Amino acid sequence: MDHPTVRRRSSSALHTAEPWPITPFNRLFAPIYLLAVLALLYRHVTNLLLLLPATSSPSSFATTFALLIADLVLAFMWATTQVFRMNPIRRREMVENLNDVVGGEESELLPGLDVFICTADPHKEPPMGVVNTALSVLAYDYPRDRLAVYVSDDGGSALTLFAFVEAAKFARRWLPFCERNGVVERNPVAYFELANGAHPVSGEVEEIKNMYESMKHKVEHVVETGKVDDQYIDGPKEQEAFGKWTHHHFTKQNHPTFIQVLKHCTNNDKDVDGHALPNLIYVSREKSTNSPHHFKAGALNVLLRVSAAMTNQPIVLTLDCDMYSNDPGTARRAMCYFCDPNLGPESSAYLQFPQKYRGINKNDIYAGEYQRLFQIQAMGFDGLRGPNHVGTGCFFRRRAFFGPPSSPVEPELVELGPDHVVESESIGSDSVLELAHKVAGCNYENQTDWGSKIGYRYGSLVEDYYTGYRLHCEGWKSVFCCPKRAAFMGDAPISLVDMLNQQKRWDIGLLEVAFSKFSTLTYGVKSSAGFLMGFGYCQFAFWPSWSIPLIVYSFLPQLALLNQVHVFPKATEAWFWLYPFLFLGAYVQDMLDFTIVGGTFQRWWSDQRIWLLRGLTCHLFGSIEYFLKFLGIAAAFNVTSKVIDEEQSKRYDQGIFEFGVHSPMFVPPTVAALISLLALVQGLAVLAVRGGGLADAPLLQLLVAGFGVVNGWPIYEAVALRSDNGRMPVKTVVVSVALAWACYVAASFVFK
Ligand SMILES: O=c1ccn([C@@H]2O[C@H](COP(=O)(O)OP(=O)(O)O[C@H]3O[C@H](CO)[C@@H](O)[C@H](O)[C@H]3O)[C@@H](O)[C@H]2O)c(=O)[nH]1
Ligand SMILES: [Mn+2]
Repeated sequence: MDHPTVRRRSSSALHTAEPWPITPFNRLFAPIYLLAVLALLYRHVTNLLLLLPATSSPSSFATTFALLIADLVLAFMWATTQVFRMNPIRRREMVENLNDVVGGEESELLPGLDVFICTADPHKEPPMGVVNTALSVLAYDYPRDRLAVYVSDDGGSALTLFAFVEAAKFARRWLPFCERNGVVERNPVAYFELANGAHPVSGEVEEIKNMYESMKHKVEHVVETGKVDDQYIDGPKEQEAFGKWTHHHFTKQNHPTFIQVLKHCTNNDKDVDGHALPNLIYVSREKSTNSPHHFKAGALNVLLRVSAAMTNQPIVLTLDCDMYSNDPGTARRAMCYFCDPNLGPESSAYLQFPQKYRGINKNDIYAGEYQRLFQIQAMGFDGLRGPNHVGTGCFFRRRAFFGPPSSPVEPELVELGPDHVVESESIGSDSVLELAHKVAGCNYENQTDWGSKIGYRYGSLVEDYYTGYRLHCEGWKSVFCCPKRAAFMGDAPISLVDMLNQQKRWDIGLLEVAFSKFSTLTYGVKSSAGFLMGFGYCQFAFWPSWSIPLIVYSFLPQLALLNQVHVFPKATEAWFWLYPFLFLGAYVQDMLDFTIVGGTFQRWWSDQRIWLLRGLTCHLFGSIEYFLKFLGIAAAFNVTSKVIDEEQSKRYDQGIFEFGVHSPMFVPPTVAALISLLALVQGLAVLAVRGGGLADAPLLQLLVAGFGVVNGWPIYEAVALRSDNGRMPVKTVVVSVALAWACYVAASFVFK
């Protein structure tokens, strides 16, 4: 087992790493807690053995068995969590020292950067949002001749292309404007929001804002009407481009490759001040209903190849269409690692920034911040071999996509290799365009290593997690970079069902990894990533398994309580104390983790509530769907909507849960909430009538039911106390009441 070492200060002055102050406490607490876990499991096993004789009732055997399984899963998840607590670190970059290492601002030593932005559907991902993301990175503080932005449009939509044609024109003004005025918000919308409030609006700001508004108006009009009007088409070049959509039978699922060089740095594409602009290239890969396209992983692999043909820069930044740059200095910050002469290339295959979101409500009711995933666990992994990849806001060494650090895998065409040098003048040349079209074809990958040994890896709906994991298994390391000012900002779903569907997709993807031949449990722990990393990766791969203990604890103690059956030790028994210790130990430690990285108590509370909710919703449904998929019923990548509904958004800002339309996923938590309430009320009533004090009462069961009720509060409100459009739909309520009743009746037979 490789033991993590505490690195206090890296050898170079470009960055430092500090250990986490509470680590000694966490390391001490782990063995103590482990003893308690073992004691609990011991108790279950001995109880089970006592129940084996044929005379005992099958229901108590089943109850003990269910509790054993639930606690085994909890124990496994707890153990994987310890990986993240062993050696978390926090890094800091000294960007001001970068010039000393690589030379001045426009230094030849700064490596080139290819940025990839993915979009898939102009109706779920408004083109203006994609454009703003692109503008925010085009305007990076980085040598423009070493910056190229590639947009992958899996929607194959003229509407998105139109938005980019307009954006390319706007960029000629926007880039010099930002530079001249030292603008930090280089996403125009973010900038105008700030400019409106803060400073008196100058004439120049007014002017650029009008330009922006007119672009926005045109683009939104085009999106609304669904076609690019002739009045908007400017010149024969555009005519030809948009003509493609009418001439070929162009549909989202079936169309030829379409690549458009919108800005070409070394060509005559200059900004209004006469300076060259970065390259901007629109790519819509070939699609055919007859060949798999591997969703986002496929799109990114196409971009890896198309960009190899055109610019082939050594560093690649991947962004989702909604993740805009919030800090123009980020590219240079990233170079503090990539340009560090003391850090071998294998130590920084990729540099992951956390996902941060704007517009999250005060208490983050849907736990959309993912503090644990994007922050706590990332820092935990960072002290081992580096954070997992989360899909967006990540700088890669292009080389990392081409095999292990010590044994590169050559692509089928030399031109696609990470070391191949391309002439920047030739981007738009016939030969380059021909190659780019060829490698974007939908059958190009047949009989190649793409998706298996090269590029983003196929086989999981969470291509990000899977690819980062495979790179670690190959022996690469990664770096977590978490500056004070968020480097990127994106949109989090503000409707409950969107959020649950998003996570259901993740659940399916994670199970695809868990049960593949590269499973974290069998392959990961033995790979070059090392045991600790492999085991830590299990926490994600088996994420859906939280649903097992959460379902058991949401129903079993409550249903038993309704039948006056005790399933936990009484307050007079010594075993009783194990439960509060295990519960509080885990909860308090979790709360500490959460608040130390800057979360508030209320946000932590929401986070644990959503954790409970996930167990009864997406984890459950995701697992079912995964097994259906296993049987041959395909699961697709359903893109999360980034469109915002006014009324919904208002409720979200007030911290009110959004149910609104019936979803089967709302049923189990509603049933659980009803049963907990019933159990608590009945349990307290029995206690009051019988008297006799707490010593003999099913105290733990009452506490579990009470905990369910406290956490179920938003559900009771949505069922009974609200009248707005986001309340629980009548259909869901009726189905849930019927099911709760059925559970009650069934339990009274079982516990007889
Ligand atoms: O066939 C597809 C499907 C999706 N996308 C793009 O993939 C990105 C992520 O899709 P989204 O619907 O926003 O998914 P999220 O669940 O919000 O994204 C998280 O989870 C994904 C894996 O499921 C990762 O790819 C993302 O980076 C990560 O932010 C978006 O830019 C899409 O345009 C494609 O390019 N092609
Ligand atoms: Mn997203």
